[in-house]
Amino acid sequence: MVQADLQPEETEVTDFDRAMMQRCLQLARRALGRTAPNPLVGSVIVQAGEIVGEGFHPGAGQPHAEVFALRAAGDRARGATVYVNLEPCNHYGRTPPCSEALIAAGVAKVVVGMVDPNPLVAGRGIARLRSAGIKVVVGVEEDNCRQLNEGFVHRILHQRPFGILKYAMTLDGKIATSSGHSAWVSNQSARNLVHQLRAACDAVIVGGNTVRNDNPRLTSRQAEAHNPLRVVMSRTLDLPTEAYLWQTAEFPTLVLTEINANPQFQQFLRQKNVEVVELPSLTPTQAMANLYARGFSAVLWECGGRLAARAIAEGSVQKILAFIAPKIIGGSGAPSPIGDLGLTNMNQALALERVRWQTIGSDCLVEGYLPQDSSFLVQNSH
Ligand SMILES: Nc1nc(O)c(N)c(N[C@@H]2O[C@H](COP(=O)(O)O)[C@@H](O)[C@H]2O)n1
Ligand SMILES: [Zn+2]
Repeated sequence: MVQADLQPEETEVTDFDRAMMQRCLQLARRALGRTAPNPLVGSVIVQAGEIVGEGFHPGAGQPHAEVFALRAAGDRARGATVYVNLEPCNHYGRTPPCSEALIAAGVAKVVVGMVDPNPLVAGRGIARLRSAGIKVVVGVEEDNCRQLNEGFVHRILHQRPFGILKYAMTLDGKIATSSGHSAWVSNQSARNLVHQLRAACDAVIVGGNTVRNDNPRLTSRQAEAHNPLRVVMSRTLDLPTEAYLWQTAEFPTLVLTEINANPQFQQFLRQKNVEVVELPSLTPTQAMANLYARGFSAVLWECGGRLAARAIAEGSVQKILAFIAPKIIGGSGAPSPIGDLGLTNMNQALALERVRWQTIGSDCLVEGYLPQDSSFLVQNSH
């Protein structure tokens, strides 16, 4: 790929362009949680200032967003401008290249949100369109485009799913009382947001303690919304037989454990249609490798502090969402959201990047990304 091909052409990006790219993102979100390992993509076709076709990618194996938009536009695509939040592909994957479909349709201009990091594409789609005389503008609403597909981008670049750690804590940093009672730290609006977050993820992971203490459902609670694969990591399989997770077989559940752990309980789970996988060693890294092999891009960690600390230490968490409720529990026995990371010096504290916060009712939601280089933590975690 010649770098010059990715340089923006001299052109002014208008408010209309940005609005059309926002529309692409809105269309793309219709398939939230359903496209992995593929990205979320929407496309809009505009002729003489009027939208003549729209489309989104519904899931892997199905046509890409651009193809649906071209189908909707028909002949009106000739001479039109196509908006798409991800560079059009230029390869034969499960579907043929969109670059050729756009060229064949005779479009005049393509406005792209971001370059596709997939090494099979990586600028080749843009170069192919330009070589056919189509004007290409790259990078409109780029930050929003990147955020929508941060799971896909991480999966492609790191061969691991993108890990999001979510927790709700009190103002004094507790996730439950000393007796383990946690219902509820955060308010209803915050919990609704968590349900939406689950709908956007491919899997949600908890540990055995969360199953024992909270008896969670881990579903997205909205009609028509996607539900993530519910994953329990438990070394001992010392889990309650009456847990909701095994009583709601319509939502798939995977239990990850170690070889030969509690064969009786394994049999019970399999009778309940719960998938059980025995791993040689049950670590966040191994869990994420298993989920990567299933084609997953975005994984939500909703676990307790000990597992959260291990997941962070092993690089299985990239983003943190902390709901902070204006409540106080007090005491040293109440658990906190992240266990021991082995840090002894304040200089070692993990400083989140790209931090944002908002209020959700009376709670505060702080979001940020962990620094990429956390390799010293891996040594500390053993
Ligand atoms: N621009 C664009 N629009 C879409 O709707 C897409 N799904 C993609 N995906 C890119 O192509 C790869 C998948 O190809 P197949 O679905 O297997 O043919 C995916 O990895 C992205 O790079 N791009
Ligand atoms: Zn394509």
